[in-house]
Amino acid sequence: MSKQTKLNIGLFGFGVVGESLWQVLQNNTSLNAQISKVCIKHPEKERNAPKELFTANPYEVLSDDSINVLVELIDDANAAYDIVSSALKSGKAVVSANKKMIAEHLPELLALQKEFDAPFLYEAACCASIPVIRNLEEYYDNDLLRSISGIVNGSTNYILTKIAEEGLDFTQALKQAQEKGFAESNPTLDIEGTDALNKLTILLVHAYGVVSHPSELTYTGIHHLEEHDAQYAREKGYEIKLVAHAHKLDNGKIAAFVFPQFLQKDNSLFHVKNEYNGMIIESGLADKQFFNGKGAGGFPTASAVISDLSALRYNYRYEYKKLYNQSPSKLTNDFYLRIYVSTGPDDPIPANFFERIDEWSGNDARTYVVGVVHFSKLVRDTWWKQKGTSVVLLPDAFVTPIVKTQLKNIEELFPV
Ligand SMILES: NC(=O)C1=CN([C@@H]2O[C@H](COP(=O)(O)OP(=O)(O)OC[C@H]3O[C@@H](n4cnc5c(N)ncnc54)[C@H](OP(=O)(O)O)[C@@H]3O)[C@@H](O)[C@H]2O)C=CC1
Ligand SMILES: N[C@@H](CC=O)C(=O)O
Repeated sequence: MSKQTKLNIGLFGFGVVGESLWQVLQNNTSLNAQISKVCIKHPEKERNAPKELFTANPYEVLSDDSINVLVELIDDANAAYDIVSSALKSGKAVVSANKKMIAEHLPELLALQKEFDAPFLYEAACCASIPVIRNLEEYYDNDLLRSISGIVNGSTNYILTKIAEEGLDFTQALKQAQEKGFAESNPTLDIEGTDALNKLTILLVHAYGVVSHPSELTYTGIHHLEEHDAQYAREKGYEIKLVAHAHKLDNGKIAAFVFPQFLQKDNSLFHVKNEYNGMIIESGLADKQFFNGKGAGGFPTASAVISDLSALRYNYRYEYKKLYNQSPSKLTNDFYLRIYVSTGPDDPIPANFFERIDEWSGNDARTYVVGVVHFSKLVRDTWWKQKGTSVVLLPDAFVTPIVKTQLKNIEELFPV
């Protein structure tokens, strides 16, 4: 695409993000871009844009040869995959924000980009306004990338902030996140951690060349956190945040997961509030770098879409350097984490779950244990995912190697 070519955009979706994009482009002349058709699902809805712009027939957009860029901003991952793959096959450039669709179809989308040589950009899909994908792809190319850890979901961060700072209950805080356009149309994706997991899946390919499916990664959200967990955090001076991690271990393999985590003041993520996201990128030569910005909402997300549209002008596309030009890393479950587990009286922690126990407390209503667990046990077991049980990472979660001589046995602590 030449710098002079007008971007003639076919837009799918006119919700929180789609409408924001439309509004921004109404007042932007420097991009030389216009939205010429918008495909939506419910033609009967009132829209804040001229009626003739809209269609409910996707083929009106997909088969229009004058449309050279397709922007996909819908909330249905299956339909989005059909739309995006069809557009790539016809050689259109595609911009998307749909992390669920991208994470669930990474191998197919990589293959389509190769076969049809069409650009596919999706900066808005991870951390909305923070340019994290392009930085991982370009800047951290030949540096030793040790880890990425971040708050990548704005809604859960908003909910946790409102509960901790304004005393809102979970339902009220979630309702606000929905009203402000931060939450997914199915908000269980946010609160159960799936949205963060989808983003981590995407980040893994740009950070380490790991092509995975979200179902391969272990995660949980904030839905099982209880007042006892918040109280533990307050007593220790911690904040609880939902954090996605990908760490390169000494053997070169990658530990990747999403869990709530207790954070101390000295961690930059501690200070990330409301719908903001934060990402710490740690590299061998530069040490820690911190990115902070709005991670949800119409205009912050539209800003990343605009940046992708602008990048199409200079023929930018992801090269997937770590995957194609370097040796891609592999995932591993062979490492230890220091975690806090809190359970009710009817849900005992299985014997031998912990390798080492550092702290515990129990009464008739609740027991919590802080200790070291081999990650493979979290992957294999499902008991900790039930309602009434919460698992939270400690601030310095990675523990290697484990000192076996300090082991305490859980049966000694809680004799039956
Ligand atoms: N909101 C945010 O902060 C962020 C959202 N995203 C992602 O951006 C995308 C859009 O999110 P958001 O704007 O919040 O979602 P909304 O729920 O606000 O809007 C969804 C839009 O998609 C349309 N739609 C649904 N299915 C179809 C279909 N099959 N064909 C055509 N249109 C369809 C709906 O049409 P209709 O209006 O007729 O119902 C609606 O206009 C999602 O993938 C989301 O994960 C990414 C980053 C941040
Ligand atoms: N629902 C998502 C929207 C942005 O990706 C979030 O809350 O982060």
